[in-house]
Amino acid sequence: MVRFENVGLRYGLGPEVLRDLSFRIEPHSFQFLTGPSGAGKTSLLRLLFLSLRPTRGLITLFDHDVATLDKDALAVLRRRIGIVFQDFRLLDHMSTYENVSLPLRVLGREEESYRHEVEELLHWVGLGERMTALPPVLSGGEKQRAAIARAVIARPQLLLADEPTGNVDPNLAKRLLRLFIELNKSGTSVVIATHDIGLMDQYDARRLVLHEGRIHVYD
Ligand SMILES: Nc1ncnc2c1ncn2[C@@H]1O[C@H](COP(=O)(O)OP(=O)(O)OP(=O)(O)O)[C@@H](O)[C@H]1O
Repeated sequence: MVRFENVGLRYGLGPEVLRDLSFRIEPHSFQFLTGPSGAGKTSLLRLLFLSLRPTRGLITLFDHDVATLDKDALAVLRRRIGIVFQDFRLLDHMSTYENVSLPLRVLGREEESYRHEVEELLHWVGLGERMTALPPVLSGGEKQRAAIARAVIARPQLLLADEPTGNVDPNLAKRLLRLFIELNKSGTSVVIATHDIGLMDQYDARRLVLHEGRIHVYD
């Protein structure tokens, strides 16, 4: 599904922040991406989401060499990916319900076919009472759960999440982890970037560990 071969990344004229990354993400797989602050987790997720291009090496995503794709082709591939950004990136003028429905609307689905699904998911993540609220009035944890619901609603082939439990209490973190595990069981490959050792200890999964720009894989 994803293949990195000798991938390197630098910002501008700075040092390489990611070096010689070679690894694969298989279909239906689950992995945590971890490493100290500044190790490059967000940068690696941005490479996976095609919002950054590597400065060297080869990235293959869904059987396409990403270097050969134009902007439109990248946008089409991105629809197969769900992402939870560290800063949420909800649309402030749309309600929680509308934000979460957006990926389904982009896919051309009619509201009557998805309304129940969206409401059910919002209840599951504890936002049943906040469906009509606009993001600026949500708490950090509520925004995070809305961002997670938006990322998973269309059952993407690849789910990327950057510190998805950073703003919630341990019980809620457990519940959100269960959501990612269920999604994985229904076929999605999941990559969760986290510092949270307590979270990783709850699920026996592959770990991709970034250290000084290099990746170490623990299957
Ligand atoms: N837009 C940018 N321009 C220049 N340098 C950047 C940029 N984004 C990140 N970096 C640098 O790249 C390195 C990796 O940053 P990144 O945010 O990917 O790490 P991280 O592991 O996600 O960190 P954290 O856990 O603190 O979120 C850091 O040294 C950071 O300063």
